[in-house]
Amino acid sequence: MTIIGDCVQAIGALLAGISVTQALVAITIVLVYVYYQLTKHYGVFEKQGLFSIPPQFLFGNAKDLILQKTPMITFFRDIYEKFGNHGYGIYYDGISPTLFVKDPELIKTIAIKDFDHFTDLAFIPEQLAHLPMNEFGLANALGDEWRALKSSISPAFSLKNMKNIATSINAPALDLIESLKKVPHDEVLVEKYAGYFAMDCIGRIVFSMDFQTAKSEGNEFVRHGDNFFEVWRFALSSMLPQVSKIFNISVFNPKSVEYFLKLTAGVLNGRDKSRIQANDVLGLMMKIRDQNLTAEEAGQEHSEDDYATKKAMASQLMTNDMINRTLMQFFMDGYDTVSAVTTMSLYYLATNPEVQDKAVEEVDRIASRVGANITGEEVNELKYVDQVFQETARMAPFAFTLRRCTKDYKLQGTDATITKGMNVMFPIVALHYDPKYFPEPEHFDPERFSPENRSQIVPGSYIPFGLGPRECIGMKIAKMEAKILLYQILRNFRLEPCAQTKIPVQWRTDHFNRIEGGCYLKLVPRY
Ligand code: HEM
Repeated sequence: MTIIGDCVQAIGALLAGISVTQALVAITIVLVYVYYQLTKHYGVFEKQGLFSIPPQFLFGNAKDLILQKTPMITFFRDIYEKFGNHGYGIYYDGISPTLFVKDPELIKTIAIKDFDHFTDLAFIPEQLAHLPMNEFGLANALGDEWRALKSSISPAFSLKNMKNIATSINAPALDLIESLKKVPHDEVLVEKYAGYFAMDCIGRIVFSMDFQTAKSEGNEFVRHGDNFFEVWRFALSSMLPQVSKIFNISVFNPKSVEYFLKLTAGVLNGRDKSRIQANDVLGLMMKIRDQNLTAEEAGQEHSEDDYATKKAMASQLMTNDMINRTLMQFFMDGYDTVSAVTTMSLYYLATNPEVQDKAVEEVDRIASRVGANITGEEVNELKYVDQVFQETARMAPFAFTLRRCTKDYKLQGTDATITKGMNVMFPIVALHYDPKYFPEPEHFDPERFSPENRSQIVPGSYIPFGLGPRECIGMKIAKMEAKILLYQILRNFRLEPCAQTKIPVQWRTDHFNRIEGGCYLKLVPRY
């Protein structure tokens, strides 16, 4: 029974045929009960010796985030600061105590060594996870269901299976260049174009389709993609999941969800009818469903015979509904993220001309051999561009990742036990800006990721894609997309700040890692 459900029942029962005084007493009892429920977790872990920032009623420590007064990136950096030298402690996400982990060693322990206690991602609260409106593929799957699903679908995300992925990504990058050549170059809203590119990549990689987003300067796909995430939905569902449940408020914008589910179902249906076989993500998932994926494609070392049982199990999981919901993951997790990180890499290149010079040198060297036709092999040669990507992912990552404790966990060296159901937060962005791990953190410096310096990065302190078995499944795809886009843009344009470029960055308060007022740059044609 939820707190609000309890209250409604109690009020109904108490008010039936009683005097005013009795009603007032009843209402007081209910209010006290509500207050108790809303505050009962405050102070519990402090008694077990954990540090916390004193919470405010209802908001906990998250008031400025919930009221969208502070950008998410700044907000979590501030909280991290307030923890001082404490390697971990309690952050109150509304009324819920969340273990906030600063210590990279503990992050590794939780994400890898003791993963068994923290198997679930917690972006969607447990009580909302199985509502149809919130139920999607891998990221939202829980416990054993997640384990089975992960091993079944991983082959569909492997670059080895998507043999021509670089070509699939290069086509939208070239479309984008053609669009950019046509627009006035003095003030280009680059995030709009990065979004077109990210959407067209999904079309090619997942469905082998040309969504024509860049060619047509936007379409329904990007409109819905841009509307997926609304900070208030996230904040409400994590702060008061009961309210989200009662009022049927989904974590993601339901119109966008419905739109993309319809789209994926339609394409799957069409493929089934026409019996088309393709080497894209959808094609690989259909192979898993139909038990046609070979042991080698599934990354199995076993013989075909030994692999048969596993293949049958994977096929059982890979229903048409699961295929649709997993493909949704591309729109949900692979659109905004890629669009944001590529936008920000263009921003940092424009505002750091010496870095841009070095990246251009590398790009020109490769371009003198292959021109526009870059393949996977050349992408591997883009070492410095890769460093630019990594440094961008340091400075403009998703602010945090959230795990759920799935088995009580005794926190070593303390009297505290993290109880089943409690959330654990890794403040990704704050770690990335901690001068202890990244000296002069505001300085954009791809040299941090050079072969000589890379080994100095403290494991667990740089986690733009998360860590351990729950690490981002789309990481390699995202990197490939970003590097190919940078290659084509740098071949064709010199990036420069323009009058509307915000220096230094000012983050939006209603989004995760986007610039207030939009990211505008000047694109000077190179030829
Ligand atoms: C620059 C782009 C991206 C960034 C920064 C990013 C970041 C992340 C992060 C931080 C997590 C949580 C990992 C953890 O807690 O350990 C995650 C999980 C995930 N990401 Fe990404 N992501 C990106 C692109 C993509 C793409 C292109 C896809 C394609 C489908 C994708 C699909 C997923 C999925 C399915 C999960 C959940 C994995 C699981 O539950 O096992 N992401 N991502």
